[in-house]
Amino acid sequence: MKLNQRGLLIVISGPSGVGKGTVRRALFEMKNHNLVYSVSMTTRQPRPGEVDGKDYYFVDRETFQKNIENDQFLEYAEFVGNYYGTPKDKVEEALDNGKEVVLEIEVEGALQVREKTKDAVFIFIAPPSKKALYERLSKRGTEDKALIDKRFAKAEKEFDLAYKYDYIVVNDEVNNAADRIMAIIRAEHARTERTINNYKKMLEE
Ligand SMILES: Nc1ncnc2c1ncn2[C@@H]1O[C@H](COP(=O)(O)OP(=O)(O)OP(=O)(O)O)[C@@H](O)[C@H]1O
Ligand SMILES: Nc1nc2c(ncn2[C@@H]2O[C@H](COP(=O)(O)O)[C@@H](O)[C@H]2O)c(=O)[nH]1
Repeated sequence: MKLNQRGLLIVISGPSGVGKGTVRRALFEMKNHNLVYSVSMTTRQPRPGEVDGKDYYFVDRETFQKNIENDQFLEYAEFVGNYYGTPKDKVEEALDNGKEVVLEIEVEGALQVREKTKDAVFIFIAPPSKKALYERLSKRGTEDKALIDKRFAKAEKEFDLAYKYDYIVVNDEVNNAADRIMAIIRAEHARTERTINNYKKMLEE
């Protein structure tokens, strides 16, 4: 009997503006990793500099709706007026190829994945304070005040769900947060490998 070592699914989430994207980019710049980023689909308009197929697949609502009807998403959610979803096929393919797949998604979607998937690690990125979160959202300069306030109000509810995650990492400093996440990924990987090796050994006895 051959046991394939499937890759690990890593779900990084947390409130808007906490620095998920910034920390994820720092993570991917590290050496010797086996990570693949899952590009989401969204109905949001691209921000200046965002590239279709790299940052998101930018689609209209009708296309997104068709993807829902065709069961194309691992999870999806509405977030402050737009839809966001994780295309299922690409994630499955990468996991089957032994890759460690990173989803960077909001809390409602993360909890949908939690319901569906056994072998995944859930990391909640938290800000050092609520004040810092508001400042980061404002300083990014990608939303007007009304939208910043909506995202911040949503964050208040998301904090209440942080206990459902396996780990909470405070993004005080980007490289520190990325280091902590890499340590979690390596530890989880080693744990999974041990479990499979123990099982193989048991089969041989
Ligand atoms: N540790 C940090 N200290 C100070 N500023 C930070 C830190 N991490 C990220 N930032 C800044 O905070 C802003 C928000 O970061 P980023 O866009 O990565 O957040 P996000 O969680 O991905 O947001 P969203 O969920 O809305 O996409 C950016 O301007 C970024 O440069
Ligand atoms: N449930 C999902 N949430 C997603 C996905 N891709 C991104 N996101 C999250 O949405 C908010 C807003 O994103 P922004 O780019 O408009 O700032 C943020 O928390 C993202 O992490 C997804 O596929 N599913």
